[in-house]
Amino acid sequence: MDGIVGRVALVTGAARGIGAAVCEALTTAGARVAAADLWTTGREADTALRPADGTDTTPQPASGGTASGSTMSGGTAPEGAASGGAVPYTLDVRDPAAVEETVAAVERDLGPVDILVNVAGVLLPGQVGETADDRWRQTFAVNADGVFHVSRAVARRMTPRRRGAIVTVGSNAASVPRIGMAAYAASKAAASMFTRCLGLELSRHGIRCNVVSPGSTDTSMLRALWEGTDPAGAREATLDGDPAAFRVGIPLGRVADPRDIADAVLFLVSDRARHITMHDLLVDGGATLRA
Ligand SMILES: NC(=O)C1=CN([C@@H]2O[C@H](COP(=O)(O)OP(=O)(O)OC[C@H]3O[C@@H](n4cnc5c(N)ncnc54)[C@H](O)[C@@H]3O)[C@@H](O)[C@H]2O)C=CC1
Ligand SMILES: O=C(O)c1cccc(O)c1O
Repeated sequence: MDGIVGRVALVTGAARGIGAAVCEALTTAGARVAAADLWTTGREADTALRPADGTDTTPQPASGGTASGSTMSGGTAPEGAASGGAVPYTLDVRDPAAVEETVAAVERDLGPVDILVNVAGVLLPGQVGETADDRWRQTFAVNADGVFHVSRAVARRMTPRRRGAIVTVGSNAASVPRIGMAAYAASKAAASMFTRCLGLELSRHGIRCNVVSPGSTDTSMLRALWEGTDPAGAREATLDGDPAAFRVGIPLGRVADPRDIADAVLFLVSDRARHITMHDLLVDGGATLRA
């Protein structure tokens, strides 16, 4: 695909779900992909990132054993540890120094990053009255600060090269109030506006920045929400207690597959979208616009 073949793409949150689908789509389209995720940083011990039931959902390398070659200092993991031929990098987007090191390592290993896709995100549901400070902070640390850290590190390098495209995966929750998702929705609104402002700053350098805002997408994040593993009743809040009613809320009649989101990302980072910047594209089966 134009603007993708032979280019280096950095994808965060790449281990599973939407991020893994984005890696797959980019690799298939001919990009060389750096797949950044927590993998096994040891940060999985951070209880703030665990679901409230204590289940550890931190992804492990899909194959190729441990990601021990991949460190916070930006080394790469063993070949084949990420799916689709992508090269895995262990990265916690909350850590600005680690982000700098990893972006430098990716450029050293693979070449100049021309495509950045910010996918890493967490959903720590709960109504406002029950939201502890730490859950608010962790939500923003990943969903807002993380997007800032990685975009800044990449944008600084793209700017003198006058070439590149950035897409941030937001959420349709950023534009429609949701019970039990205030911190998450606010963090996604922040990430979206940040990305669009960056797009304005970088437009004179020929660099485009857009947002893809999915609705319900079949990943472990959504399943955790539906399984009601949080104490705050997010399942009921989200689904109104009736999964059928929830589907009625999606005019196209189904929850998205991660590939539905990846295709929109692929378009926006390709040259097909050469005159599109600062856009926030809903990919939610019409859910947000049904009213
Ligand atoms: N699944 C859904 O219905 C929707 C998801 N989204 C967004 O799409 C993105 C991907 O979500 P899913 O694939 O559904 O979730 P997921 O939970 O399956 O995947 C998220 C990935 O981000 C990684 N991650 C989390 N914290 C990180 C950190 N500090 N540093 C690096 N990586 C980190 C996780 O390890 C995981 O691999 C998220 O930003 C999410 O908010 C948006 C709308 C709907
Ligand atoms: O719309 C949703 O169901 C949803 C679920 C989890 C995370 C999100 O961002 C969502 O938009």
